[in-house]
Amino acid sequence: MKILVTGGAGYIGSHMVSLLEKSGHEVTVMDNLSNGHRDSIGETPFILGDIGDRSLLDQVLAENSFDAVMHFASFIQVGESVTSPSKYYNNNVSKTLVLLDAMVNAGIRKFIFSSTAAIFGEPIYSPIDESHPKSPVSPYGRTKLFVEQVLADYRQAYGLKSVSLRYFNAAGADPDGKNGERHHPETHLIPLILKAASGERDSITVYGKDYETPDGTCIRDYIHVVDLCEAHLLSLMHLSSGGDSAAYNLGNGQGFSVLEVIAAAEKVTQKEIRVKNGNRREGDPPRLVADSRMIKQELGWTPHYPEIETIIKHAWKFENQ
Ligand SMILES: NC(=O)c1ccc[n+]([C@@H]2O[C@H](COP(=O)([O-])OP(=O)(O)OC[C@H]3O[C@@H](n4cnc5c(N)ncnc54)[C@H](O)[C@@H]3O)[C@@H](O)[C@H]2O)c1
Ligand SMILES: O=c1ccn([C@@H]2O[C@H](COP(=O)(O)OP(=O)(O)O[C@H]3O[C@H](CO)[C@H](O)[C@H](O)[C@H]3O)[C@@H](O)[C@H]2O)c(=O)[nH]1
Repeated sequence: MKILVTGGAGYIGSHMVSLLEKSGHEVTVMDNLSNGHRDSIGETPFILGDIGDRSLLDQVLAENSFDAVMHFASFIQVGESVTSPSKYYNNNVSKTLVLLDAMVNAGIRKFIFSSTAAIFGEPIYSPIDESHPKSPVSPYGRTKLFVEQVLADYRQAYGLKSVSLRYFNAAGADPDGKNGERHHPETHLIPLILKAASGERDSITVYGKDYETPDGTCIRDYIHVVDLCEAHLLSLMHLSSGGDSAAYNLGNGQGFSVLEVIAAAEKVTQKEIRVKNGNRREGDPPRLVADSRMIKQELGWTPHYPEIETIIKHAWKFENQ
């Protein structure tokens, strides 16, 4: 199939490009490089452009007969979305609408969307399944929930079918160490811990040790980036074989506290990691763990790298490139 990957120069998008190409698909990336890296996608056809640019989109969609769009392009920092909501509503909502309208206009009816655990807000129960109430507590989470709702309306009115994948904590790297996570600034726990292990940073700060969890630190469900990409591939197959719109939670169903992740990283790297205690970060729920049984049952998704040590090992390999 011919796939347009928006945000394909970013962390998850670039791993997706590589998996799509390995699986025999033809890929074009559109990215404005606001956060991505041109060198993470090698020779893949690349369009430097913004998904909010309707005339560019019309031209690109007219020149290529894409079968589907995978949409990774967005801003991703929960904290920043609280202080700069306009930036998030513009980029993640308004520009996604431009993309969807251009697709409808061009007759493309398959869409795979990067959603997030942040659409659920403070969990009422754990693990979180698809029917858990959706009550985001950040503008970032609201942008993603809004797009999911738009997708339901576009399915109804225009026949545009979509799969929304609600990632919990994406982590890890290409097992061969050639590609990995390069956010600037980096805010995610595992790459920050590994930078403390390598000496690039002096220490890791734990954001809060007074949560109602066994060791007082936040619990998250870390999912390997390649397993996330596999779920996208299965979603693509689902839509191309006539499947209807769907939304799935994606995680390993196992939670690790911040201190447990640091301990696992010390084991993997064989380095002592300096830990500082910091205040809670605003908007961090104490525990986010996914119930991913639905995507396993319906699409046959099976994670290849569920262990936290493997996830950290692959990220460490990339860190040492
Ligand atoms: N990283 C995570 O743990 C996580 C968790 C849940 C959901 N997600 C979602 O997954 C997707 C990818 O996340 P990531 O970690 O790879 O982020 P990333 O920042 O590495 O990648 C996003 C890419 O989109 C591009 N981009 C942003 N706005 C654009 C625009 N208007 N036009 C064109 N390109 C644009 C950026 O340049 C970047 O290359 C995002 O939609 C994010 O919300 C990520
Ligand atoms: O220096 C740090 C960085 C993070 N943490 C803690 O580590 C955990 C994981 O934090 P990340 O920033 O790595 O990930 P988040 O859980 O905050 O965010 C992820 O999940 C969100 C959904 O809840 C969004 O989708 C977001 O894009 C995605 O990165 C949190 O408890 C956080 O407080 C620290 O203690 N110190």
